[in-house]
Order: sequence, then structure tokens, then C-alpha cells
Amino acid sequence: MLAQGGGGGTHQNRSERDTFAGMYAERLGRLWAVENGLCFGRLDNADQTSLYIGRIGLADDDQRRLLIDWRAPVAQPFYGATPAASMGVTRRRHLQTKGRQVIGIDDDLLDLDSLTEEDVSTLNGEAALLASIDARRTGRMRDIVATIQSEQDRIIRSDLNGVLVVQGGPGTGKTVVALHRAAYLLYTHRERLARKGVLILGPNLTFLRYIEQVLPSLGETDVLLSTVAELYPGVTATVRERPEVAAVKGDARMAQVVARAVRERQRVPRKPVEIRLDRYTLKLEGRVLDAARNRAARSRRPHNEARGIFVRHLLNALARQAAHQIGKGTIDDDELADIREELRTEQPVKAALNRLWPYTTPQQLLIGLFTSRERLDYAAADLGEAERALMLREPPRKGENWWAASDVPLLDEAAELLGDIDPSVLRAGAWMAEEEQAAARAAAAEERQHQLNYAREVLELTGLSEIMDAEKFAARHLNDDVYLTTAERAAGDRTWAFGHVIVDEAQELSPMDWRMVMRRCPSRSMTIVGDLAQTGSSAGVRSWGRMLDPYVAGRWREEHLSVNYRTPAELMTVAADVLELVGPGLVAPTSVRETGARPWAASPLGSLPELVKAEAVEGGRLVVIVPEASAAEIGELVTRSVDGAVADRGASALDAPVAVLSVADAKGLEFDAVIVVEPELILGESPRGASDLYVAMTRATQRLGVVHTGPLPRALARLERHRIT
Ligand SMILES: Nc1ncnc2c1ncn2[C@@H]1O[C@H](COP(=O)(O)OP(=O)(O)OP(=O)(O)O)[C@@H](O)[C@H]1O
Repeated sequence: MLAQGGGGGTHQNRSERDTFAGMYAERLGRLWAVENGLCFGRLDNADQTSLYIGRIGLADDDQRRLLIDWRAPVAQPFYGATPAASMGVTRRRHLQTKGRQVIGIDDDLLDLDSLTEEDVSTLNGEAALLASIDARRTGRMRDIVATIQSEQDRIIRSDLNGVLVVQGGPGTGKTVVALHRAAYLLYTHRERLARKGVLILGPNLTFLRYIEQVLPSLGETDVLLSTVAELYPGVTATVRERPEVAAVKGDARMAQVVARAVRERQRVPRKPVEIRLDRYTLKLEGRVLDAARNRAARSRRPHNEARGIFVRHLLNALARQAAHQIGKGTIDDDELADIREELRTEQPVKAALNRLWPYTTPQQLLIGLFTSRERLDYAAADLGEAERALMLREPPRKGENWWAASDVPLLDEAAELLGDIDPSVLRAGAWMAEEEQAAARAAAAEERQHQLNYAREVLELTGLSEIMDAEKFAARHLNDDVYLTTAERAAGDRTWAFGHVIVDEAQELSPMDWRMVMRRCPSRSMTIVGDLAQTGSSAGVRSWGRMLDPYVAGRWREEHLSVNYRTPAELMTVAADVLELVGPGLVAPTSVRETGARPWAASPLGSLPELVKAEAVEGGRLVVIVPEASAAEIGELVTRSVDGAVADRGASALDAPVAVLSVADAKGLEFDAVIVVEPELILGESPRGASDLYVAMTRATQRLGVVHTGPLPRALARLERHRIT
């Protein structure tokens, strides 16, 4: 019918057809995504019934349940039943499949009478779990739906409402649990969350690539994955800045600095303002300006929205003065209004009003602030001289990408205080400088092109490209919110309020980041996962309580994860010594397995290429973790001498057999083997160097080596000398 229709039919027919095509394509996509390991478990109950557990629920034509969705309440015993609390289950069976074939079965007997003491304390589906965590890594995180452990299940199914903090050491499954929680919440609260959406925040784009397949494999696609740096629509924050600069800009005091920068735009000049018109000269005295400004400020409206009040007040004052000057002693309201309207269009009046209370965008405000010593002195008077100096920058050059991740929450803060500019003013554009107008036009053209490309992709994918024109499709559908998914709509709207927000690697967020994230979630339904021992950023979180108190004092709950599913015990013993440097008495998570592979140390740095090659032969994915300052140099050394190695922090780092990354870029990721280079430099590189080294030492699932030039830090004394050195 579609082919026959040739894109014809009534508008309504076409819309229905598009909607159905979209619906089926989505359903098909979901079924493809869950095909792998579709059914992974069976529960045998004491009442002789059995249930099969899978990634999604399926029923036959007679509505008999064939497969239970893992998130359904009846599936919960699959994760929660223990010999001591069997929940009516006598046996839990784990099924391993390849394609549609069962290749392994592993049973947990939960009938206490038939178990030995050792059986009672076993992990849930131990064989399946160990097979899963021992498997080679693919560069992409997989779901763990078949082997979720009961401490993790409790977190996944925890109540939707309120703020839940999940604190846990490296490899304890915080990320994977957070993703399963997203899938569980979407399933259980479908209506509420489908409308408002779920936002998942991760530390960088590589990390988002690393996790992006987990939710589709669990049958969920409509979730917005983002970094904090991407949260301000229209701004791409790619500038890398020094940690000390990011630390100042992330400090909570910056909220005041931005507020003062806005007030600076409303400052009344010391001298009266003269406005020369053809027939007379008008004068605005300080007290008139003060009164106008106070009236606008008292409205408590944001800057751009309060401007109307300020302007009205001044125009009234100017009109009265003008009437006086042209010899009109008494004047009625209508006459005053006429003069006011006349004055409003006079160029010198407009120019004076623009100077006194300029329309301002968040971008203009911050560029103006960070490129002017005087403005910084005024707005950041409460900060130290050195802190102000750190923020001072050159203005952007033409086409230069000027924004860093730490600017994003400041832009967001500014947008709150500045408010919207009237669309008709925006369209007229006259208030903008010429280059800004050109930039706005270029951005609009780019957006149109982007929509056109997207329309072409959609039409190709749905096989409709022959019969529908991409331009028309874009015009008809892409400007129309109805056709966008919740996640797509949310991504383009700064003021979107999400139904639930999940923050991963949450320890890295600065106080200013938190202000922005909290604005996206007024309901405070949040899952915050992180590890305070891994905080690398100087502006990052030191205490969950101190971070959360300004928002939900005393109204948040905390769960702990304590078992490390990633790092073998041999590696964790050394990492635990580094953890002592982070904070005496901190306890590392317990590894779930030993591998027999002892971590080693070797020197000098020149031996690195040979050591990398030797490790690469063992197979799997290998990462070389280096100090930030020597990333380029060591990246060059490794890529020059090892085939297939990359020193790029983009997605290729996940796909290459060997990658060179800094600690910040390796955060949250894992690899089969890790070589840490110059640990003493990593320790000394920042005030949180010990945390960084701890992160580096806990990325491997199998093997770990350290290559160094100077003396080995004392915390690494347990490493074995490598036999080739
Ligand atoms: N129940 C489980 N079954 C199988 N694998 C698991 C389970 N729990 C965690 N894992 C695996 O353990 C590894 C570590 O998990 P994850 O990355 O979520 O840990 P994390 O706590 O976020 O670590 P980090 O703090 O170091 O970033 C992953 O490969 C994950 O798939």
C-alpha cells in the first residue's frame, strides 16, 4: 500500500502511516536487541509450578505467559531468593545460550534441607557469574540481567521517589546497576517516566559509547544519555582547561559571581546620561535611573524580562521631560503616551536604553565576564586575586570553540538569571553585534541541514526514500514535537524537568554542576552512583551529605556495594595499598575471584613498547594509562611501535586492541589488561593524585603491570619485578 500510495493520500492517512511505520520499526528494533540471551533463567516453585525469566515478557496467542520480564515482581525471587529466605522457590536455574541453543545449565538449590553449609553461602548463579566476569571484554559494557546479585537487585528495585546514593568501590557494578535500575524504573513506572523521560549522566563521551548498548539490550531505548558538558543545548564544550581553572569555576561561590555579573549589566552610571535629539537634549539623572532600576529589580523577574519595566519607567520620565521642554506645562495621559512612543523609536534613545539595560544572552554575559579584568573584579570581588586571574581569558576568535565543560553550568546559571529574550527582539537581531547575527544565521542553517540529514536517514531506514521527499518530510515532521521521542525533545530543551535522573561517576561533579543537574530534576527522583575514594576533580564531591544537604537535607538514602566483580584479588591487594594513600583506613571492595596472574613492575620507560607487545600477544583489550602531562609523548611512543595502537580518547579507544589513555579518560572503563606508566607522576600530578592512581590500578579484569623510570612509589612495593627487566 505504501508503494502504491507514492507518498499520496490525505494528510491524516500519511501521518497514520508514518506513525505505524515508526511503531513497528521500534518494536522490531526492540525484538532484535533482546534476541541474544532472550531467556536466561527458570524458577521452580514449591507448588510445582515453573516460570521462565527473560529480557522481556512474551505471551502466546492465547495470552499464556511464556516468558516473564526480569523486572516483573514475580521475577524478583530469581535475584532475591536465598537458601535462608527462599521466597517459595526450590530451585533457580541459570540457562546459558548461544543463539537459540542452550549451552549450559547451572542450578542453585534453595531447599535448605538438601544443602551443605558451603552451599548456603554461595553466590547467586556462581558458575554463570564467574563465566560472565571472566569473559574477554569487547570494548562495550554488557548487561548482567542473568546474574544480578541480591545486593544489586535491592538497589535496582529501590523506590522511584527521593534521592538514592549508591556508594561502592571500583568494579562493584555501580554503573551496570544504575543502567538496570533505569530499565526497571521505566518498566515499572512506564507512564510517568515515558512522558517526562530519564536522563543518565556519564563523565565523558567515550564512557557513554561504552554503556550505550546496555539499555537497548534490555528493551529500553528512550533514555537520554549525556555528559554534564552537553547539557546546555546549542553549546559544545570541548576546550580542555587546567584542573585549577575548572576548580575555581566549579566552586559554589560562582553562583554569586554570575548573579553579580548580571547586576553589573544593570549598573547605574555615576554621571547623568544625556540623550541628544534633534529638537532638544534630555537628561537622565542618577535618581531617576536608580528608581527605574529598583522598580525592575523588585519585580524579581529575570534580567531580560525585567527590562520592559525599566524601559517603561525611563520612557515615562523622558516623555515628561520632553513635554516640559517643548513648553507643555500640563499634559494628559494620551499625549504622554504619544510622546513616549515617539521617543521609543528614536535611535539615540534606543542606544541609551541598550547601554543602561542591555539585552544579554548567557554566552554574551560569560564572554564579557571572563575577558574583562574590571568585570571580574566587580563580579568576583569575593574571590581571591589569584582565582580571578585563573578565569581571565582571551575573547573567542572567529569560529573558535571557546567553551569548556566548567562553563556549561555557568551558562545554565546565567540563563536562569537572564531569562528569555522576547522572540520578536531576537528575530530582529538588531541588539546583536554584527558577527553575532552572522553566527546566529549560520547556526540556524546548520540546524536545518542537520534536520535534512536526519530526515534522509529516517527515510532510508524505513525504505520510504523512494516515495517521500526528505525536504518535505523534515518540514512536516521534524519541526513538530509530536514526532520526536521524549529523549529527543528533552535534549533540546534547557528547562526540561526529567522524571528521573541518574548520575554516574557522580563524585566528579562540582557544586555548580550539581546546581544545574538539580534544576533538571525538580521532583528530586534521582539515583546518584559514585565512589568518594575515586574523586579526581578538585571541585568534586568529598561527602555525599555535604553535597546533598542544600537540596534534600536529611531526605536521601544511601546503599553500599561491597563486592568487586572486575578486578581479581591479586590486583586488588596492591590497589588497597594505594587506597591507604587516599585515606587511611578506607576499605577496598572484596574481589569475587582470583586469577593467579601476579601484577608486575618494570623499568625503564624505554621497555614500554616491548612490554606492550608482549601483553598484546596474550589477547584481549589492553590500555596503557599515562599521566596527563606525558599523554602525547607516550601515546606517540606506543603508536609508533605497536600495530593497531591508538592514542585517541574518542570511541576508537574502545575498539582498538591497544589504547593509550589518561586516568580521566579511563575513568569508569575496564580492559582485559592494563599497564600503568610513571605512577609517581600520576601521584604528583594533582592534589587528588592518589585517587587517580587508585582508579588506574583498578581498571583491569585480568592482568596489570606498571612501568616506571624513577623509584617505585612505596604503595606499590608488593608488585613483582617483571622477569624481562
Ligand atoms: N552481577 C553481575 N554479574 C556479572 N557481571 C557483573 C555483575 N556486577 C558487575 N559486573 C561486572 O563488573 C564490572 C564492573 O562493573 P561496573 O563498571 O558497573 O562497576 P563500577 O562500580 O561502576 O566501577 P568503577 O567505579 O570502577 O567505574 C562490569 O564488567 C560489570 O559487567
